[in-house]
Amino acid sequence: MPTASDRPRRSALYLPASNAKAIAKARTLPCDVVILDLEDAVAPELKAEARAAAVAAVEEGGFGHREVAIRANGIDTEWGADDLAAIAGSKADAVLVPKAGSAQDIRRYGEALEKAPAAMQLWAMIETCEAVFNLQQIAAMAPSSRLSLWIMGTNDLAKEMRAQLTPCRTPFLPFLSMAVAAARAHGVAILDGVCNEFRDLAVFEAEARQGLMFGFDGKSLIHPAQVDPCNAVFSPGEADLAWAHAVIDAFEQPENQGKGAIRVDGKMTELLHLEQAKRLVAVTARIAAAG
Ligand SMILES: CC(C)(COP(=O)(O)OP(=O)(O)OC[C@H]1O[C@@H](n2cnc3c(N)ncnc32)[C@H](O)[C@@H]1OP(=O)(O)O)[C@@H](O)C(=O)NCCC(=O)NCCSC(=O)C[C@H](O)C(=O)O
Ligand SMILES: [Mg+2]
Repeated sequence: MPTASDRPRRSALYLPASNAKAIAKARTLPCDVVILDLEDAVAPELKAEARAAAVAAVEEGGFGHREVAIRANGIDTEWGADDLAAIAGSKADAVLVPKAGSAQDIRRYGEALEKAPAAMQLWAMIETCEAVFNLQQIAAMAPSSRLSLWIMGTNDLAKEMRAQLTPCRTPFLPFLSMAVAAARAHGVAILDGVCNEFRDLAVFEAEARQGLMFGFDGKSLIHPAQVDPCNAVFSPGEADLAWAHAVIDAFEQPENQGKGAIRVDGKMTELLHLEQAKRLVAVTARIAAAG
């Protein structure tokens, strides 16, 4: 069984926890993560009902290999404290908190989850201008808290910045890149934001490929149609695996023992590439094991 930190998270599907049909459907979809949303996808008058439905859904189970997170309303909203108390007492794998802006926010969420099971992870949305300037301090909370994963919230970032969320995502590229670097520096997993164009899978796939290029572990999704293309983009392909095996085989050859740099398929290949190759093979095995 993979540990929390090395589980495949290619595809993380949000759904409003107030939507019973969507919850039932999520149990049948090949996504790696299900996020039962209590925040922006749920109207104020349905918040209490959605909270109860999310807790009941994780109690009932049926999500198989999928990790299940519940996204709470912000701690300072009128629903935040009740959401966090309910999630802390639930069987969710993780609580996802919106609009985390600082290390202090992570501390406050950690205190609110004090009574939660030790295995419950804290996942945070990176989706405010404040967070962009505090990436390093937020990620640095990981070793001393439950924090283990970030999800980019490009809709909220666009709103705060008054930027346009177009398919090329030009205004956000510096932050996406910095967020990946900050997450990697502190061992935090990181997922890309959602693509709102759920009917246009060509736009979706291009955005997912951009996220892969930036180094994200996977992407957050809003519609079942996005799951298969997302898994395909974030799974190592045949050419990647062929390269990985060629590198591993080459370093195992007697003439390459003790060497730090060799030639594989006409390219300089170093021990760091061997590490990348081994990781790729391991990721593929974990995806296969997750079923
Ligand atoms: C986006 C939607 C509102 C579209 O809904 P609709 O037009 O009704 O979709 P379909 O008719 O195509 O649905 C077909 C069937 O699939 C089920 N379905 C739809 N969406 C989901 C889902 N997310 N998970 C599971 N199942 C889903 C429908 O029930 C239909 O089933 P059936 O009738 O049996 O065939 C809708 O897709 C939706 O609500 N999506 C999720 C929205 C959401 O959760 N938003 C919040 C998270 S995104 C966010 O906040 C990002 C971040 O914070 C930021 O700032 O960027
Ligand atoms: Mg948001």
